[in-house]
Amino acid sequence: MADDGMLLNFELPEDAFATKKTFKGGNWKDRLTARKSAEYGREKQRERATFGKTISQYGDVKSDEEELILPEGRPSKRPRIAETGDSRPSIRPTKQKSAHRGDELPKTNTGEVISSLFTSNPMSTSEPKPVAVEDEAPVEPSNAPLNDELATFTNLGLSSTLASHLLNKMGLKAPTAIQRKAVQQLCAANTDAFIQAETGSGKTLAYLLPIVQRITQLSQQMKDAGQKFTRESGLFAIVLAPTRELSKQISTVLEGLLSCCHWIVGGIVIGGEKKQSEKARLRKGVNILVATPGRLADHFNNTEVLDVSKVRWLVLDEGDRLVELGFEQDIQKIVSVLNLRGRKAQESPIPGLPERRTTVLCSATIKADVEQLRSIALKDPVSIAVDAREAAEAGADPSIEQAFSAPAQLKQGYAVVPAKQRLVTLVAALKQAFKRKGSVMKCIVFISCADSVDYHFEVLTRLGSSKAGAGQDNDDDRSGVQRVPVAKLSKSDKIPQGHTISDTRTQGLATSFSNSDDPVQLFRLHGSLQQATRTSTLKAFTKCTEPAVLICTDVASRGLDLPNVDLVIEYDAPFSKDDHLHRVGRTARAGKDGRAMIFLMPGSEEGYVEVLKEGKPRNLTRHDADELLKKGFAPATGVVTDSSWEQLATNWQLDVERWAAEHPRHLEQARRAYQSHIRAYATHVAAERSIFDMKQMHLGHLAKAFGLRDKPGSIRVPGQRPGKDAGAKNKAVRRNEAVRKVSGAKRPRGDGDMDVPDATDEHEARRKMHAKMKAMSGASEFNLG
Ligand SMILES: Nc1ncnc2c1ncn2[C@@H]1O[C@H](COP(=O)(O)OP(=O)(O)OP(=O)(O)O)[C@@H](O)[C@H]1O
Repeated sequence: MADDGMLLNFELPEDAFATKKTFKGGNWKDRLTARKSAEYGREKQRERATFGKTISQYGDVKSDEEELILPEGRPSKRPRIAETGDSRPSIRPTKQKSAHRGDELPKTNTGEVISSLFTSNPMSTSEPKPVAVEDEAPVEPSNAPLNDELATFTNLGLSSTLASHLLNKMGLKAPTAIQRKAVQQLCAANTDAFIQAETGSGKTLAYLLPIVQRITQLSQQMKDAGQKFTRESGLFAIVLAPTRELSKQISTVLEGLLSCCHWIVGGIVIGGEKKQSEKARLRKGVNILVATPGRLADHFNNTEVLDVSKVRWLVLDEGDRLVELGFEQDIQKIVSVLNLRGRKAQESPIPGLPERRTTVLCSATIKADVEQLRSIALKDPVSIAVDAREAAEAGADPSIEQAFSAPAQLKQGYAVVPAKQRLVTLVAALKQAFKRKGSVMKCIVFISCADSVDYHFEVLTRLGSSKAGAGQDNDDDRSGVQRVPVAKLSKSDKIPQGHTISDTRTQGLATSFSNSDDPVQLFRLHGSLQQATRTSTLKAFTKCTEPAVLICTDVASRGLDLPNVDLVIEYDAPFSKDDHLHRVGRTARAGKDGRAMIFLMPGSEEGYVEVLKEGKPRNLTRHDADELLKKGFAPATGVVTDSSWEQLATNWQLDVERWAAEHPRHLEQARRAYQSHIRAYATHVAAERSIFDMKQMHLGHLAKAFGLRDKPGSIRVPGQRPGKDAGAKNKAVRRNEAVRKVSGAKRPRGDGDMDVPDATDEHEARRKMHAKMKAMSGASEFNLG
């Protein structure tokens, strides 16, 4: 029988489980426990019936007697009750099933659960209307170049060569606000500084321009003194950044600048290539070096030719990220080596070489927690801050935690999407975004972990299930783009622990929301990919002339300047609000427009709206899943009825579920993604754990968003250990076992089998995840030097 033709949503009559059962057999303890359990079960059922909850997760009810054995009544994971004006709880009516709607979905003959997308979804707890009226008046961009006539690079004190190079070769007419402040300050004084400004406000040039200007002056002074400035004259500046990608980007901007003063040589050491070739480059001599901290500290130990005695500028880009990733030790080491060896330079001074070193800390989000870094690396720093709305109010004191905001022109929104509908709503949002040609050119979708990125890449580039009349794998190239084929695995193949399905295919046609006539390219990126793959993927995404979507982890959230990104979707919420600002800051850069939308589940996650508001967004629009699904799945022609878009959305979801179920490789990948997602979910910062609360998570519904029909209890969630509450759970299991013993009934399905991490497990999972992330940050996720 087809797996999607049976009814599943039963409305229970209030007295459905009222029949009293006499227990026989076993000893008195078993009988007593069985009776208590049955009473407990009846009570729970009464509660459910009262609240109108369907029992879709429990499968089909056979008889009162059999159904005396109910799953242990775990409280519903999220509130299903909304407060009404008359102070009585109002219940969202369960959608009625109807023959035409495809949402009355049964169990398969293997006992898997196929629940409907449109029933049993928790209700939103917040106002179903925009929290802020969208400001129709055009908003002045807050990170754009200045448009006042006097704001020119020449007026800032840059040489005419450099200023005309910026204008004519780099197409930059005027400085941004942070560039004006930083260039004026750092060209005139040798004091340490904090540079704080919104994402996309041009901070890279804000610190590079004064360094290049000062070194150009130095070269002139040497020339005047009859000395020749060469690459061997000395290393004068070091820029440290937390990731290889960011280091490369900074190095590219530097190369662009230095092409107008070719006698100054830049270099980069970031690991990922043989240390010998890096050493050879250092031996030849560089004047400005971009590096990751780990790799530079390594060269300090092992590369004798590296003379740092003349270093007079040290920049710590994304300073707060360097702290988060635990780089204090490397930085401390670098700073003390610079201090020690810097004294040597005074013996052989270069004309014009400043006596003291200037250290600059730079980020869009610098807070009190960089105090540590400040004490290691900075002395009496001045603050160079531009945050149009907040910095002034806060007095721009970096020791005060400031509420930094996203660019003013960025249109922000949030989508309230029930767990079950997450995947299909993501597809609807992407379909909608790329529907009108040219409205969105590039989009970035942030996902919490690498396994989930890999899985979603496969889902969104798949050719459909065999029932949909297509092949199982999307290894053939319908899109005409160059792709490395995935190694064919047999049905019995298992993915080795810790390996992703394919480390090579990172680009494909997004078959889920485009076609070869109107293609959208899909890319994936995360820290577990080989460095060469990461680099080429970013390059391909950047250069892609067709509309494109990058699905990635936070590896792409900091500092990366990817052109033409119009839309950022935070499919999984960020791990902290700073991460949110950096993620959404990949769009609306340098005065351009941009949109961002975050997915939140109804219930406690809606509390995140208050966190979003702290960033004082000019626009914060609410979207609901139904609205997005309707827009995304509305048939191209004909009248749009409930049934048409719901049917299409349901069909899409069912196809993913079949596709996942049909092939062991896909199933394995889906389960792995689901597990990793849960582990990542447990690692939100302490302040936000009541919002992203594992205990409120409906694991069964979440599994559906991964195309899984498994009962959550049968998907092992890593990081779980029997703890105190698990003991209580075991007691419940024992109680049910006792019931079964006397009644001979089968093991129930449903919520009772759901494996929700208890407090102890959650703590353990979080601890492990943090440890893992820290370890990863030094190696795979960020591939630091
Ligand atoms: N004066 C300018 N005029 C026009 N565009 C500029 C100017 N300065 C920088 N840009 C452009 O702005 C974009 C953002 O610059 P940059 O990456 O330095 O921003 P950022 O402030 O470091 O952002 P983030 O905080 O995300 O790292 C780049 O594409 C850059 O070329």
